Amino acid sequence: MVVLSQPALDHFSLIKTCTGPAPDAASAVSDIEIPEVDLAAAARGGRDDEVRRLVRACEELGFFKVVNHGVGTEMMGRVEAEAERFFKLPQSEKDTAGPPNPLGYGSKRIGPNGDIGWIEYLLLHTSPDVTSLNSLAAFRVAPNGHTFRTAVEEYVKAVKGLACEVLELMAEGLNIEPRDSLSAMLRDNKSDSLFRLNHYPPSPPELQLQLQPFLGGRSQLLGFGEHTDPQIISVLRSNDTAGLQVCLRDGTTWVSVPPDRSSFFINVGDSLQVFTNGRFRSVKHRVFADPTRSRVSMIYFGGPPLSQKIASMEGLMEEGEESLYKEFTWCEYKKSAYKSRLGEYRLGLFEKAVAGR
Ligand SMILES: C=C1C[C@]23C[C@@]1(O)CC[C@H]2[C@@]12CC[C@H](O)[C@@](C)(C(=O)O1)[C@H]2[C@@H]3C(=O)O
Ligand SMILES: O=C(O)CCC(=O)C(=O)O
Ligand SMILES: [Fe+2]
Repeated sequence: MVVLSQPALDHFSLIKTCTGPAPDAASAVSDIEIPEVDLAAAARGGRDDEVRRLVRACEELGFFKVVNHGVGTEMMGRVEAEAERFFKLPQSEKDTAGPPNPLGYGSKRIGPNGDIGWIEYLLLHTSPDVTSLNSLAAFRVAPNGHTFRTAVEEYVKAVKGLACEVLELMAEGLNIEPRDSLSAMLRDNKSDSLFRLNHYPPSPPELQLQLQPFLGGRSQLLGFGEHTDPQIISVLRSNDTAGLQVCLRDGTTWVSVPPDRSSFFINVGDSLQVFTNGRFRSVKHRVFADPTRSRVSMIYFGGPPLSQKIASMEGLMEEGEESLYKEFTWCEYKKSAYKSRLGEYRLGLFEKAVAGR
């Protein structure tokens, strides 16, 4: 008989939690096409069509794909390659860049409130004011620390530019003046934006076998449980391993997102839902790990400065329309988010009580 040591047992009970929700009739997986916005077409003269497509995608799904974006694929590849080298390091070396507080290296535990996933990650702040990007232990232990750091800095600069371009198209579609009202929050030196590198390792067959009774007929472990992103906008790019799913507005139908390493995927975040008084919806999403291939994803979370008031924007309110949300700052929302579990509907605490709703 094999007797497992206490650390091995702790490890096993931790990953047992990554089996995620059992598939049931109430949560169907559908095959709809992910909406696409073509930035080159928008620049060439098809701007109105692309803006209309983008607004519809944000209203109906809160998620879309951006193609022909002009960000170099080599630059994307460099970050991916260096991240892979970091994640291949021995566990003891990676652990010196953790535990996350919330920044740094983390493994299996997501956030401070007991959420677990089949994942390891690096979470960094992007602001030069917050020294983490420059001094983060990860870059010291990484085999190619300097190259890794430079690649991340270049990439973050490029995706921040992309996020701002997309936010300006949104402002145009919603008739918000000035057009940079949203993007200025990301461009602000005090912008509270994050960059995250996620690695979902393949699950070894012996683990798969042991977990069979807990998988409820599914063959995949839950990498990142369902949640919405609290910021304004998230720009996601992954390698060619599938796993990301987004939820339709009905709240129960999930759609698998075919991976595309040369494109970006945009999530509407909770703060953008509030800025648009609920017209754009922050999208619920989750990730299942592939049993045989590793998934590496990189996400830029564009957030406002901590002191920024998060409230419906004047320009887009119809006459007589009331704000659905109480007034709060990003700092207040962020604090509240970090007290919540991953899957909670965090905006609920900030909604105004309206009769009949
Ligand atoms: C469980 C949690 C992890 C998270 C902070 C939270 O308490 C709730 C929001 C989570 C989330 C989701 C989007 C991003 O990945 C993230 C960095 C963020 O800003 O909010 C994570 C937080 C985290 O992993 O620290
Ligand atoms: O890794 C992914 O594909 C998505 C991860 C995610 O949703 C997050 O980090 O907030
Ligand atoms: Fe997310």
